[in-house]
Amino acid sequence: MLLSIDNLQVRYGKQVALHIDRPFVIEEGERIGIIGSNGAGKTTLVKSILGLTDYKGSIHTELKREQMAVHMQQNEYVNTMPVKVIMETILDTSIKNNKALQELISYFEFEKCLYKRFSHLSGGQKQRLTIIMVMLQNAPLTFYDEVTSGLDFETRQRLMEKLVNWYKDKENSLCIVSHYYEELEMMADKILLLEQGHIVDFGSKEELFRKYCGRSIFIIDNTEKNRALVSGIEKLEAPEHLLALPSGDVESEHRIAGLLVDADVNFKRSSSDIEIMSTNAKKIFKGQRGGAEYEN
Ligand SMILES: Nc1ncnc2c1ncn2[C@@H]1O[C@H](COP(=O)(O)OP(=O)(O)OP(=O)(O)O)[C@@H](O)[C@H]1O
Repeated sequence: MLLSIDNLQVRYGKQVALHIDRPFVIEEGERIGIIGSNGAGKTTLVKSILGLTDYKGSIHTELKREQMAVHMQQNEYVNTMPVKVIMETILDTSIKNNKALQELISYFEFEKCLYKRFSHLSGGQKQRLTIIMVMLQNAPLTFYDEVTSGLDFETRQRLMEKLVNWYKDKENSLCIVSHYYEELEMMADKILLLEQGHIVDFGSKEELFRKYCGRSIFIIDNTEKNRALVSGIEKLEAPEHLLALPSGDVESEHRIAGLLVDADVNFKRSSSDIEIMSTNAKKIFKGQRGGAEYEN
């Protein structure tokens, strides 16, 4: 076990921003995706673990603070300095003599950026600068908080592929906070789902999908024609423009697929959709707590 939280409460004034009242454990080598709506407490959780905010309760870990690395949402550096100087000063090293740093710079194709000023870097290049510095720490536990926010689709995609490949054969534990479900499908093994400061659920992606969606789901457009076609079939909560049809076994999968094929309806079958899984998990959680708003 790398880190465990038994009971944790973070308050900002009167507001309880985070109340973890069930065990949350990070094991060695795990890749945990942390999801939840805006204000759910994701960053607050990361900050508590890193000791960057006051909390009540217990966080047990054998790791020292310097064995945890973090990439926070916002990264600001001195605007007027060349990036090379920023990097070497913060890391207290010289690129010339640091093989691991050279490897990272080349892996992220960052050579040309070294001689630019920070303010002249693009959003994606700024993110790569911080990622390189975070990765150089090679920490047993690393946090990435919204590492691709603000980037366009292609830049996000390329950055995620780089991150996934870098960590593929490595043992570092990762906690990845993201609003992009496809990123977590690529990077995370487990999902921690937070809502209004509480844990909705925590488990492997497969386990949570089975629990809230069944064996698989068929996703089709929410059109009048499609609604009529599947009117007698069970549906899960889904984004407004979609209909999600769950199936619990192979027979029902064949039945639904047959119906859709016969009616010439385009569909996507998924057994890993994190967005629909989390939407349904949140709905059940809120129902158990007696409504959308609950006391912290
Ligand atoms: N320094 C602070 N002072 C006061 N309230 C804060 C502070 N930091 C966070 N909060 C509040 O605590 C709650 C949780 O915030 P947090 O940043 O952890 O959410 P989040 O899940 O990371 O959200 P987002 O997805 O928008 O980044 C929010 O209601 C937020 O307004």
